[in-house]
Amino acid sequence: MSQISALPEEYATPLAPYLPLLGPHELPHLTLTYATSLDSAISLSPGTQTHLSGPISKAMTHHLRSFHDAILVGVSTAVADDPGLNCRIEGAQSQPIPVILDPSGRWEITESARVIETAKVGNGRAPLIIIDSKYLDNDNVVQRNKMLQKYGGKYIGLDLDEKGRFDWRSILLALKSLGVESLMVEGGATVINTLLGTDETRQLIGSVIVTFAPTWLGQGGVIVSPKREFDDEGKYEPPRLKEVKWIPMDQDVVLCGRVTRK
Ligand SMILES: NC(=O)C1=CN([C@@H]2O[C@H](COP(=O)(O)OP(=O)(O)OC[C@H]3O[C@@H](n4cnc5c(N)ncnc54)[C@H](O)[C@@H]3O)[C@@H](O)[C@H]2O)C=CC1
Ligand SMILES: Nc1nc(O)c(N)c(N[C@@H]2O[C@H](COP(=O)(O)O)[C@@H](O)[C@H]2O)n1
Repeated sequence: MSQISALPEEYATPLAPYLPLLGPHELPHLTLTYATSLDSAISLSPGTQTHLSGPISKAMTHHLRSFHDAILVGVSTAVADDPGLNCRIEGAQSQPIPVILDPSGRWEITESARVIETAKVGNGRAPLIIIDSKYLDNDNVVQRNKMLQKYGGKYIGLDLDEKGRFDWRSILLALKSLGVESLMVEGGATVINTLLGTDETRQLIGSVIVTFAPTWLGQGGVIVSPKREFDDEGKYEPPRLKEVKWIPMDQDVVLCGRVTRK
């Protein structure tokens, strides 16, 4: 995996107010960050990885990774991208822990997964994989857990809520109990849409940092667009960012903001 140059000061300075504040806090600081096309697509189709960020906004993502204790993605991203989820800036002082939401143990992670390869050579950390507690005793999961533990990773069991999902607060509390004070949520769309889907979950977001790439991916792409949450009177109040800043990064533009509270 090639190294990435440090983010130049002219871009790092305006980004600084959106970085996690030093804790401890009740819950880890959650940064929601991803790269999107102009038609709100984060990849061309489910199961494919699409490079949207240019060199500077990519360096920005790695700069963010260097300020977070952990990076979270959904299992479909792990399967589609086989991501490294490490910080590849030369001389990085610390590495974030990859966290994967994999309720049914779908990811058949092996020693040759990129997250494990990076952990083996000390350029990254082995993942924490969050699974429905009922699968913790499954033979395949037990075997994979042994392999993960060799490199410092493991499966964590959590119970699903009535919608068949992990509750975001429980995810944050579980990570906090393992010493995680800051979490970057990178995607994919299902993860982002559920996090943005209700006022309650939006309250958990400390900052939003989105890279806009100057392209349209067209119909059939994987789209960020949360479900509307209607109030008791059937009204929908679209969530909006405050403290907004747009930072041009070569051909891309990076939007920073915080979610407004009702
Ligand atoms: N451009 C960008 O910045 C990024 C693009 N991607 C792209 O996104 C695509 C994948 O996105 P999606 O298909 O939407 O999948 P996803 O990566 O969001 O994973 C979805 C799966 O994660 C699990 N999951 C998500 N939220 C959960 C919750 N709260 N509780 C329990 N389980 C949960 C479920 O098993 C769900 O089916 C890939 O093509 C990937 O390349 C992914 C990350 C960033
Ligand atoms: N910031 C950003 N820009 C893009 O163009 C992307 N495709 C992504 N994808 C996310 O980054 C992960 C890949 O990480 P590694 O380079 O393998 O460490 C991928 O899984 C998505 O979470 N992000």
